Amino acid sequence: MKTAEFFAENGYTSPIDALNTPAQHTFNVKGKTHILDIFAQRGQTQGLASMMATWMLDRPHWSDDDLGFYPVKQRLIQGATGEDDSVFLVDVGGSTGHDLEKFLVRHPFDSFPGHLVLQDRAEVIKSIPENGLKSGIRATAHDFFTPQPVQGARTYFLHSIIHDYPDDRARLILKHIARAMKKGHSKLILWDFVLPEKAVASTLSALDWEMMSFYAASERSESQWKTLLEDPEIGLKVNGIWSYSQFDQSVIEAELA
Ligand SMILES: C[S@@+](CC[C@H](N)C(=O)[O-])C[C@H]1O[C@@H](n2cnc3c(N)ncnc32)[C@H](O)[C@@H]1O
Repeated sequence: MKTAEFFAENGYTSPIDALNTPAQHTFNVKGKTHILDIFAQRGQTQGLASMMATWMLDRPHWSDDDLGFYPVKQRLIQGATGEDDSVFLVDVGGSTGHDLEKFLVRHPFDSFPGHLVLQDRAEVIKSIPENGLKSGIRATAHDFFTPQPVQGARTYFLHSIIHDYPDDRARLILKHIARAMKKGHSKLILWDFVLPEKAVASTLSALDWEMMSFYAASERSESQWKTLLEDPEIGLKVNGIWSYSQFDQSVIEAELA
């Protein structure tokens, strides 16, 4: 990456446009191509999916009630109502489904009502082999910058999504989900890093740097998350944040205010 050159040419200020970052500078596509489209054009979409799945191997999973992480049974399963055709959880930008597969190991289908939905870009969904997902997981192509087609699900889950975007783009994704949520029933679950206000571990600072270089985005602290989610235009309130350790991502639960 030609990061030093990018900063020298841009007055050493943080990028704020996802089409003008060190990534576009490096690939000479300033103002034209988002980093994910660069990956897609280079045939690296599957590489990103397998990198995300490999990165999470053997890490604590957000749905590990038994580790004392986020209490799924108490906060999502209890009180969930619905017919067989209702949706218990939508994994928005869920790649090829590795988080849903892990969720089902911990919470099998007979432990909650309804089914699971996997959404991602069309090329990612197409890359899933036939019968590659457990039955009961419905995989659909969906662009999260457009209105959310699944209305009134119990849970909208986003793992490592919002940290890829600066606030304006993040607000758009969150607004579309908030419009689909049912008050008093739907919950938004974000699984992302929540940085301490001070003394951030160097591994997390490195991730913050990566988000800036690829996406003009950043990792967020608790107060930054709350400001984003509780923006009146989005209309959410944060119910709580559950953390396992500083080196793992935290679970942020929100619902319509
Ligand atoms: C950093 S990965 C996270 C994947 C998965 N949630 C995980 O944690 O392993 C970002 C995901 O968002 C998907 N994505 C990017 N832009 C999207 C869009 N506009 N609509 C839907 N999915 C998108 C990517 O294809 C990718 O699977």
